[in-house]
Amino acid sequence: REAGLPPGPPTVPLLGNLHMMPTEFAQHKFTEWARKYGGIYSLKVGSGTAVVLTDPAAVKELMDKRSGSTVERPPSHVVELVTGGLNMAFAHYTENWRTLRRTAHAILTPQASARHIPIQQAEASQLLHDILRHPQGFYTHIRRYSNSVILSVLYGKRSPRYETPQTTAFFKAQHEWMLVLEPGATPPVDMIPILKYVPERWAKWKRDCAKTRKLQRDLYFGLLDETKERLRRGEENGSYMEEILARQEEFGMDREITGYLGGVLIEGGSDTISSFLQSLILALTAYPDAQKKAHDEMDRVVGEHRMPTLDDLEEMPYIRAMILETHRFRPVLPLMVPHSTVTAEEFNGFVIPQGSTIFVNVWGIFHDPDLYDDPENFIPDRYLLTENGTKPGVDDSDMRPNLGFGVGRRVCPGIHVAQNSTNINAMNLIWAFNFTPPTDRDGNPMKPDTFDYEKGLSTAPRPFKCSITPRSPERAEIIEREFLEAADTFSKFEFGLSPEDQEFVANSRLPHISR
Ligand code: HEM
Repeated sequence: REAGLPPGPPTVPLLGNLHMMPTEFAQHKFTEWARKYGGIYSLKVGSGTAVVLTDPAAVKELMDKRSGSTVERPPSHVVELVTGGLNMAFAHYTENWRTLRRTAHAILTPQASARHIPIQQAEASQLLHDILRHPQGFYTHIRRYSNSVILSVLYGKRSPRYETPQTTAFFKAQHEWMLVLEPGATPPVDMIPILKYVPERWAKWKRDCAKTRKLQRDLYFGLLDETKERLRRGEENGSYMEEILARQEEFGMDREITGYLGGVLIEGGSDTISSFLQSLILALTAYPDAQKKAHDEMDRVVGEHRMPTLDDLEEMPYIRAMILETHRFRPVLPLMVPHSTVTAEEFNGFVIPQGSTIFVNVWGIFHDPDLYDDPENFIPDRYLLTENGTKPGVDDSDMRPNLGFGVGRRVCPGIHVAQNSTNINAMNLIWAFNFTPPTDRDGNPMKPDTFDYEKGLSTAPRPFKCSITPRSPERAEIIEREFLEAADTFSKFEFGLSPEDQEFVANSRLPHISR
């Protein structure tokens, strides 16, 4: 380890810390090291350097205030091969990234996100309806919901079923994408560049990248062309891509970059929202006392004769706290997306070389016992005591409640769409259902394992067992009615449905048909 670098685990010649780098759930190892080496420490990966930040002051200074220097992403040949440098989330700090980012900001404003609330609410009513009819399928219903919402707001085209072709195509492409991005899935091309020149017939990983690229392009450009075709027919429905197409010249977007902007927004908006909702249900199931408090608040403010609306949230401090606590307890991206430095930086007497990879260990910050009381447990009440949920008396001036949405110039551009969706559904689910764990042979509740998560950059609970029942017959009636009343909103987003989708839509709109 070079002089001046932040401290870190002992290195061995040539490899540095490579031999001890975790290949899954890195946030846990990174947090263990943070408790030992401090809120800023370094890892040597061959001749390269990675810096892990688990200190809110370091995050604020280096990532927010000096974001001009920490805006980069680390090099990745795989990302280049699959996306040609046009996937905003992984793209280098280039003119293309700036164009993508500027356009995303111009369209994903709070005002524009508010215009999409009706379709989000309609989709949320289908989510309740799907869970009411097939509670054991809640895990997949949530995935359909979040994918359909993002397709609707982006391309004006919804997916009534999990098996709707564009949703199936997305999950297939995304699965392949996550596989090639997985550390260890491809040879270390970024460290040993000569490997880039191995011919494709001897390099399965290159064929995998080519396959992923094709799956993504077929979907993203297919959806784009359908939107164009719809516009040509004069069938606008206010989607984001319509706006981009109309303002393409002003934004400096050609066809290629427009296709990839749509793609990254589907990727960014699909499994993140579903991960949040699945974690919320997991926490409600595992923490019945918290669930009871949320139910009580809901009953006080909304009662059982109507469904909640976004305006009700203002009156619900406990449920707002519960939403923040879910982000803290199980952050969707526990290490965010790695950043990298454009220039060398100095901080607290340490040197961070140019080109270092930077991990913001949001998991470690959110589970720091110096900042939070009993951080391993789900306790929404902490956010009633202080704005950041930190222990009373702790200096939290470097924290912010939405830290889980990223830092500096890379902060999540979809935050408004995301928050509308998480807020609507958190309220709906709490209003509608009781969530109870399965019981053992003696009838004792078996608390679900709140650590059983999928590995990867973005995580979600692995499918878990939970019994979901309507809180009252009247609520079940209202869910049925709201879903039927959403048909008008849905119809504006139902284009080119397959025969199976048409049949599903027709059947699901007949009151009580399959009950
Ligand atoms: C609960 C929901 C969500 C969470 C927790 C979340 C969180 C994040 C985080 C942590 C990052 C990385 C920031 C960084 O590198 O500093 C990110 C980036 C990103 N998110 Fe989200 N996100 C969510 C929903 C969405 C939605 C709905 C969209 C699209 C409409 C979206 C689009 C993106 C994009 C395109 C990026 C890459 C930005 C860039 O690198 O310039 N996200 N998000």
